[in-house]
Amino acid sequence: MNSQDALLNEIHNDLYGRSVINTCPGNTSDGTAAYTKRILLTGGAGFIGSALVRKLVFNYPQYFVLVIDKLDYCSSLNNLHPFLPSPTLSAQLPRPPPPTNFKFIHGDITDCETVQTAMTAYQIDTVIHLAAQTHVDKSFGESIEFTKNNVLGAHVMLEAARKAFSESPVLGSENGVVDTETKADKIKRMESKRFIYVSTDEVYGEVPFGQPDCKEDAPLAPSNPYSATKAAAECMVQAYHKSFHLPVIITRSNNVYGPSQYPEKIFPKFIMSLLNASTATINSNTAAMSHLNGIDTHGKLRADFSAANGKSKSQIRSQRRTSLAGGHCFIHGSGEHSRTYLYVTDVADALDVILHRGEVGQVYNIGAGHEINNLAFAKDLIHRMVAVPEQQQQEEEDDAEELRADGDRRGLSIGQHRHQETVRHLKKCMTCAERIVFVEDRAFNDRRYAVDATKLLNLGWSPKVDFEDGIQKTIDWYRDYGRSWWGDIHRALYPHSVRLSAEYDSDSAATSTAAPSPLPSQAASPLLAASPLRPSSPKT
Ligand SMILES: O=c1ccn([C@@H]2O[C@H](COP(=O)(O)OP(=O)(O)O[C@H]3O[C@H](CO)[C@@H](O)[C@H](O)[C@H]3O)[C@@H](O)[C@H]2O)c(=O)[nH]1
Repeated sequence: MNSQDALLNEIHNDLYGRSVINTCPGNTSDGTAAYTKRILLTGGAGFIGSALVRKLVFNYPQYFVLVIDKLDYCSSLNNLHPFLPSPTLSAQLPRPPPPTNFKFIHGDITDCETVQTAMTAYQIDTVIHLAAQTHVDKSFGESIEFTKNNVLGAHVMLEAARKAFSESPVLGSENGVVDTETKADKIKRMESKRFIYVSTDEVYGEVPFGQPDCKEDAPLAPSNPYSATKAAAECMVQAYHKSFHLPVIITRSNNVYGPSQYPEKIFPKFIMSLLNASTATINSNTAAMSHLNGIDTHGKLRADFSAANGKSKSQIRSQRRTSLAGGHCFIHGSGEHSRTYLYVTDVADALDVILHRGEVGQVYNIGAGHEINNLAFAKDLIHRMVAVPEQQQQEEEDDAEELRADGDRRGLSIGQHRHQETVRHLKKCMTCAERIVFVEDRAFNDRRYAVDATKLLNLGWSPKVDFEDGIQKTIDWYRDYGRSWWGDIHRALYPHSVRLSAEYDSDSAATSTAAPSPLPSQAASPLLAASPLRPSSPKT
């Protein structure tokens, strides 16, 4: 399937494979009154948010979905392309009109005015709050940003919801405007609203093997700045429930994977890195590649590396650039840390179930995925994506040897050439072990997380996508779109993506030029270039 066909296919079919049909009821004069729910979803241009938006907009045409997203580095309007008018695309491709039960606002959740105005204007009765800084690695270096986005951001959302949900319909009287509702009436009316806060299993802290899975009433013990901000926001959510009767629900999910996740997280990062392997210039033989293990903590070369191997600085830099450009999986620490993965549509399903059947005041774990340690995961991906199995290598060598012998017997040089070519090719194929590079661990790396999701299973949710299927779908998606969805992602692929990017880049401007294929900027992305909603400069 060529890329235009793939795009057309995706416009007509959402991730669930259903046709995109615009069946929403007609708007009334206030724009939203005909809808039975008016949902504000923050972070809707992000990975999980956009999967949930697709689900809600297409499955519930009777609901209105308003997305607020600041379009940070890890989100993309491409995630919302079935909903946005796109002049270039519609000129080129037949496509159904964008659904009318959807609206996008480019805005920041820490901006009280934007949030409050949007909630009032669209008479929001349900908030699903996903917008957050989510990358643990980044939180060690930019923790204040995390507090602003995740704690202040959640507080702004709660306060806006409190006001919007509790405000009475204003009634006229002879003396002016009066609020006739009693406090009890207000509380009762509030009951039909929802504020769903999407948190993480990381708030429980690490759960070593042998310890029981965390139930929802386990104490919170976050161990990195990111999870601390999520736990802090949860406290504020609980406080608004107790103090103001805000009808809140909290969810705590496992690690999530699937198409369109920004490649700073291990799953898409390793996939993109290995996809780059096929085009990276592997300019060394097997023995030289093993020197990549000379890349040390932070990806910096060990001081003794040059002397020990008698290489020039430029040779060393070139090796390091080759490694950063692609073809390797950087393992933090020993790689024994494990994570449990859930496919993104299963998480969207879980949030759907919680929205409709979840009980106010409750916390729900979203879990029961596939657990794997980081090293085993890297090896699995390498075998699926790039490794030439030893047996195949041997067979190729045997075939080449046969050709040579045959050529020699017949006095032809062709067999000799083929043999040399094959040997050259096989030398370039790194083994699985050579593709794995151990780097310094995170400042603190939770060994594993484990949640008990019985409460959610009892609501009727169960995951549908098994790991085998999910991993293949994900690899296929990154093969088709990974290089163009966000623009330049080369920094995301560094061993510690944000913290040390300055260090990598300052060493040699060539680091980025060593990227194996030209990675277009966001503006060059066909969908973004076409969208009138693309911001001139993303807010931070
Ligand atoms: O190049 C890399 C990148 C990551 N890792 C390791 O891979 C594991 C997973 O890391 P990552 O993909 O960044 O996810 P987590 O730190 O587990 O956090 C994710 O999963 C949480 C749910 O558990 C969510 O709350 C977070 O937002 C989300 O980033 C960790 O042990 C990392 O140290 C590596 O070894 N090498």
